[in-house]
Amino acid sequence: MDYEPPFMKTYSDLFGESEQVNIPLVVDTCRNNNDKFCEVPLIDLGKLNVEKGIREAATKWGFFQVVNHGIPQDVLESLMREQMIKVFHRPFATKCEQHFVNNLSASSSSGYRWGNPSATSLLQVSWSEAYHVFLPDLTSMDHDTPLRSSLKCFATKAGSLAERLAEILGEEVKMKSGYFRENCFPNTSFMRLNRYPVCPVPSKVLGFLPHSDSSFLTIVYQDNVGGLQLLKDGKWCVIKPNPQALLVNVGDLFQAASNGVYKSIKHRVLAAEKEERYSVAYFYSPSYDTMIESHGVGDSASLYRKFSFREYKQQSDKDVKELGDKVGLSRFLL
Ligand SMILES: O=C(O)CCC(=O)C(=O)O
Ligand SMILES: [Fe+2]
Repeated sequence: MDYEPPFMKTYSDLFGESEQVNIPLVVDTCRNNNDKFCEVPLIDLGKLNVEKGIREAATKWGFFQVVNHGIPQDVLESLMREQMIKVFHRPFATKCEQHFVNNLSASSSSGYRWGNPSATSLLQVSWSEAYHVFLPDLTSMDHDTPLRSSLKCFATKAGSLAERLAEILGEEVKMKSGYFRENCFPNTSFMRLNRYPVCPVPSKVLGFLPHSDSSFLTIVYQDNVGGLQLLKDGKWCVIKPNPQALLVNVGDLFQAASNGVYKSIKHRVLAAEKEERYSVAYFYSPSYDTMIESHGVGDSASLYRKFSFREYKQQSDKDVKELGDKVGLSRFLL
């Protein structure tokens, strides 16, 4: 298939080495085992008095699912379909040449990635490809295509949902009312379209390496294939796909702004075993100048020093480049 990135060819040397090395990935666990699914809290946003449940989930889990979330099911389904056909099932050469569905300037922060260009061991390989979309770039896409309209609709509705949830969470940790409305705008957030091609060696590599998100909140829609895992009490557990629900997770900025009350949890994705997998993530983020402050409440001192989102991004990008991984919030501890 001419749309497949050359994973096998590129990483074959690393497979050679792996025969001698026992790879310490726990990819064997939980793939099809119902008992190992974790019960991520499910919140019905159509009901009254949901605030307590949302705050508890963000505190104990860092992850929750929402139904009656306001994004029509046909928008989600059409986005998944368009993403497959119009974005990822284009020839590999076209995907590499064009930053997005029509050529974007090189200065744009949107872009295409597959695998990990610098991987020197199987532990560093992500068996996936992704488009990172900086939302202002949507306006330069071809007009009136179903893909553009599903992306725009998803982005707009995910933005309002994120703002609503963020205000509920922010109030509890004494953030200024209106903070999110004043700092997070439709053109400061990101989206990522992810595709996980079927992997011939799914127990040896991951689909997406363990990471936390740098956003305030992330909203994810995943198809029915499954494989997203979160780290809970030191163990990786699978989040069972629910086609009616959106997943919400706390990102690093909210962990800092809540002084560690809400948790930005590490998550990863198993490589796809039998069927390719798709997901779309919306990263609710502020403008680069926004200051993130962590206030201790009562006896507890502030955990993190004050920093701007620009500083956080620059530090993370630098660490990814130099160390292969984002160090994240621990750099900003007091
Ligand atoms: O594919 C998924 O379900 C999650 C992807 C993810 O964690 C991300 O894009 O940051
Ligand atoms: Fe993520």
